[in-house]
Amino acid sequence: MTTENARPVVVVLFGATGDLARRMVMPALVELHERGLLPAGWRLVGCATDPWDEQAFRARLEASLAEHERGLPSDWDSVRDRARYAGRGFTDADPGELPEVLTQVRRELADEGGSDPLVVYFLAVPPAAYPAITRGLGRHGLAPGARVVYEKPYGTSLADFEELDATVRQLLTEDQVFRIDHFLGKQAVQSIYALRFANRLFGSQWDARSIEQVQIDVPEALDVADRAAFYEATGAALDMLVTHLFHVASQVAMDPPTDLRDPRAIVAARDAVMSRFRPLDPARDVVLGQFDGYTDIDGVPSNSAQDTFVAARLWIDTDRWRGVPFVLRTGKRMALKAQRITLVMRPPEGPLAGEAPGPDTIEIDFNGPGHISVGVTVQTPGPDPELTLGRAGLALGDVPGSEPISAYASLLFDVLAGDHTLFTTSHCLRSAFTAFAPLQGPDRPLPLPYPPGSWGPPEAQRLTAPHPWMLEPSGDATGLTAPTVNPGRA
Ligand SMILES: NC(=O)C1=CN([C@@H]2O[C@H](COP(=O)(O)OP(=O)(O)OC[C@H]3O[C@@H](n4cnc5c(N)ncnc54)[C@H](OP(=O)(O)O)[C@@H]3O)[C@@H](O)[C@H]2O)C=CC1
Ligand SMILES: O=C1O[C@H](COP(=O)(O)O)[C@@H](O)[C@H](O)[C@H]1O
Repeated sequence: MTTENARPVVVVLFGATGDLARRMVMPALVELHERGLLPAGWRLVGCATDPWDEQAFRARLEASLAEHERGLPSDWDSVRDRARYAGRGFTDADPGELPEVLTQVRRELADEGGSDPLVVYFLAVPPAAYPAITRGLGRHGLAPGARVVYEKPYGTSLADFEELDATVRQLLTEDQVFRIDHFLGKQAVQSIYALRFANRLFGSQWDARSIEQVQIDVPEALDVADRAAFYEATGAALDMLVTHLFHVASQVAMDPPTDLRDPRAIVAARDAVMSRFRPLDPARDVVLGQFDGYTDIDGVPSNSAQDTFVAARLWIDTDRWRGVPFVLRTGKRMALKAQRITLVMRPPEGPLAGEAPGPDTIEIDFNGPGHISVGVTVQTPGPDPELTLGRAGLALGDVPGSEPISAYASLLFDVLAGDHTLFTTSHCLRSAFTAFAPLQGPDRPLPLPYPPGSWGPPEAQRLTAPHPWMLEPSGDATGLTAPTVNPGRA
C-alpha cells in the first residue's frame, strides 16, 4: 500500500460518540496516519448530538486509541491537534455545527498551503439515520465532490433498503458511495482468492464434488449492554447474518472472477453468486436465540423477543454449490470469540472408505491477520498404526513480508484511493435482503434461551448434521479445546 496523494483529507465521523467510532473507525484512521498512508494535511471532525466541546472529543479519541491494541501513537500531540468536534447533530432540517466547523477546517488547511480537501463523510450511525443525513448532505450543499461511507446494515429490510437506495442515488453518484461490510476488508477473507486461485491443491477441490458442507462460524463473547438501543432495534440476524456472514459466504462461493486485477470483475462475481442465494426457510433452516439476562439490560424491554444469536442453513443455487449447505452461526455472549470458515470435505472413496475418524477439513480463521489450517487423516507412527486426525496450520501474520493491517484501516484507505473492490453494491444488498426476507415475516421463529458463555441453544446442533459445529470442543476433530485464533477482547 502506498499513497502519493498530497491532497488534504477531512474525515467527518457521524456517530462519533458511538461504539463503532470508538472501537474501530478512530483507531483505523490513526493507524493509517502511523503507517504514513495519510496526506500531511488531514483532519478528523467528530459529529454527534452530544453538546461536547473539542476537548471532550479529543479526550474520547485519546481513550479510544489507548484502549486499542495499537495504543496511543508516539506523536499523539500532533494527532490530537487534528481532531475537531461538531455538535448538535446533523439532519436535513438542521445541520448543527458541522458547516461552520468545516469552514474553519478548510481555512486552516488552506493556511497550511494545502489544496481543497477531499471530504469523506463516514456514517457510523444506525441505519435509521442514513436517509436524514444523506438528504442533509444534499440540502446543505456538502455532497458535491465528497465521498460517503455507509455502515451496515444498509437498510433494515428489503423495502427499507430500496427506499434508502433511491434516496442515495438521487443525491450521490455511484462513485461517491462506499457501502461497507468490514468483513470483506479482513485480511484472511481477502486471502481466499490466493488460497483458491494460486493453489491447485485447494482450487481444484472448491466445489460440491469435494465439499460436503461449509461452516461460517462467528461466535462472540462480547456483550451488548453499552449499545443496547442499537442492538435492541437490530438483533443478531440483521446485525451479522444478512450482512457479514452473507458477504463472507459470497467470498467463499463466488465463481472465479474473469480478472482478479479488475475490481469490476470481482464485484460482478460477488453480485452474481449473491443473486443465487435461496430465500431462507425459517422453519427448517433457522434457529434464533436470546442469552439469559438480555432483558435485564438497561433499555431492553422485559418482553423483548430480539435475537442475540442466529444459526442458519443457506443454500446457494449455482452449479458449483447446489446441494451443499452453508451453515452460518453467530451470537453475543457465547463461549468465546472466533471467526472461522470450515470447508468440510466429503469422505474419501477407495480402500480406506469409511475408515477415517472424521472428515478432513480446510479452515480459514479470519480474526486478526488470519490463520489457515488443514485437518487431515494420518497414520500414527509406531508399532500399532491407526488412522487419526491431525492438523497443520499457517499463521498469515508469520509469513515473510507480512504487515497485517486492520479491516477498517484497509477499507478507509480504499475510500481515500477511490477503490470500490472491497465494497458491496446495491445489487448484492438487494439479493441479500431478498434471501433474508422470510426471516422478517410471520414465520420468524421465536428466540430460544441460552446461557451466557455457551454455544447457543442446543437446537442449533441439528443444522450441521451429520457433522457437529466444527469449532466446538466436541466437534474439533483434533480434540483441541479452543480455536487456533486470537480469542480477542471479549
Ligand atoms: N459496534 C460495532 O462493533 C460495529 C457497528 N457497525 C455499525 O455501525 C453503526 C453504529 O453502530 P454502533 O456504533 O455500534 O452504535 P451505537 O449505538 O454505539 O452508536 C451510534 C451513534 O450514532 C448516533 N445516533 C444514534 N441514533 C441516531 C440517529 N437517529 N440519528 C443520528 N445519529 C444517531 C449516536 O450518537 P448521537 O445520537 O449522539 O449523535 C451514537 O453515538 C451501525 O449501523 C452498526 O451496524 C458496524 C461494524 C461494527
Ligand atoms: O458489525 C459488527 O461487527 C462486530 C464484529 O466485528 P469484529 O471486526 O470485531 O469481528 C460485532 O461485534 C457487531 O455487533 C456488529 O455490529
